[in-house]
Amino acid sequence: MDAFVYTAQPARVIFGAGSLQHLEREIGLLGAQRALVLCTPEQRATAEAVAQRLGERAAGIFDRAVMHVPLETAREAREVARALGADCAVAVGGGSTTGLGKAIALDSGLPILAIPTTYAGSEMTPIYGLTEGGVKKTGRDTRVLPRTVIYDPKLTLSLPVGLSITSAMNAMAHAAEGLYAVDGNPIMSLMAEEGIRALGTAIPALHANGRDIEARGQALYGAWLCGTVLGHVGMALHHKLCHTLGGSFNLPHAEVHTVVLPHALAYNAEAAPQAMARIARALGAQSAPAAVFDLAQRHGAPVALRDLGLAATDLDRAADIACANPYHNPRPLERGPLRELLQRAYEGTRPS
Ligand SMILES: NC(=O)C1=CN([C@@H]2O[C@H](COP(=O)(O)OP(=O)(O)OC[C@H]3O[C@@H](n4cnc5c(N)ncnc54)[C@H](O)[C@@H]3O)[C@@H](O)[C@H]2O)C=CC1
Ligand SMILES: O=C(O)/C=C\C(=O)CC(=O)O
Repeated sequence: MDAFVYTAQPARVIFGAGSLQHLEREIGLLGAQRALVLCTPEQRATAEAVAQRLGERAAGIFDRAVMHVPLETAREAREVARALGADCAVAVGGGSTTGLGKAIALDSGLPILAIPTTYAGSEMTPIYGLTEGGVKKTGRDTRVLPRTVIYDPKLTLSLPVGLSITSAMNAMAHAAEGLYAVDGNPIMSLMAEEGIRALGTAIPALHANGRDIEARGQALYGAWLCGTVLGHVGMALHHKLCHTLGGSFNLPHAEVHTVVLPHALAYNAEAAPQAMARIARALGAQSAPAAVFDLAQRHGAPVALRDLGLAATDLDRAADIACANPYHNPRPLERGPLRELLQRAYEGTRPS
């Protein structure tokens, strides 16, 4: 076995249908008295239910979380937390809401309790993102890692089926790239393979019935494992391409991950055969790129960048941006093959 370094990221996890009932106890265990509840405008009702459960421990609700954490929103939320005398933040929602909590913690050190309602996995990572003047920057800082995470599948029953599937593919992408990470290790690879297996089981079941609580539990379990992988090891070509497409062309986060993943895997397939074998095994298939493509297409998820609003004329610029700053990838980054990858993703061609 190759030598490796593994630094575990601390997180307390409370998992299970109905586990939201433990919220007040968990706030107490954090040593906090007054929690600011964070949410998107769309999830205000969920945040109100959370605040009600907290009773006197609820300092207030800040309901303006949006995708990619604009700096102005982060500043506003920090000011509200300070003015209300909050000594912790409860982020109930997807990656956008968790991201807002992280922006508050980065500045103030306020502990975060995350209650994820999508499968993005941000609650398990020390990665934060902030957008200023239309440019998103990401960084790593252990201060932003949520201290406690409550995974309650009941809170995901309302997640629309389409978003459930693309969000699950977003999670799967973390695990897939974790399997060929430059700083990967056997523990993360175990989690990655099991995460992909759980999501591969959950996606067809959720497509059949979004109110299947067992499938919701499998999906959230997979999201936890895959988010943990993202938090522990470095990502590569796939995440770089998605950040380029999301950030520079304003394409929707989970959908972009869904479309790009099979093509990024096909690009890396020959350079990372063991990773491909584990992804394929987790999905009960022969070929990892084709299995990932089929999983998306069979369950109604988008498979072509053109259907997400990208113009054919944007492909050259996307290839240039993706090559601009070198980063680790199992196969060297070459503009020609990358441009071809983007063309296939644009058209939605099944990887052979
Ligand atoms: N820092 C990190 O480690 C990570 C950060 N992210 C970031 O997270 C953001 C994307 O997060 P996502 O979770 O994909 O989307 P999101 O948090 O923006 O949620 C998408 C929409 O779904 C709604 N929603 C969420 N859960 C729901 C539920 N259970 N029922 C009904 N509606 C629900 C939200 O209110 C929102 O309108 C991006 O900015 C991305 O960069 C994503 C993954 C990891
Ligand atoms: O961009 C961020 O906020 C940080 C990481 C991610 O979004 C990971 C991903 O691409 O899903």
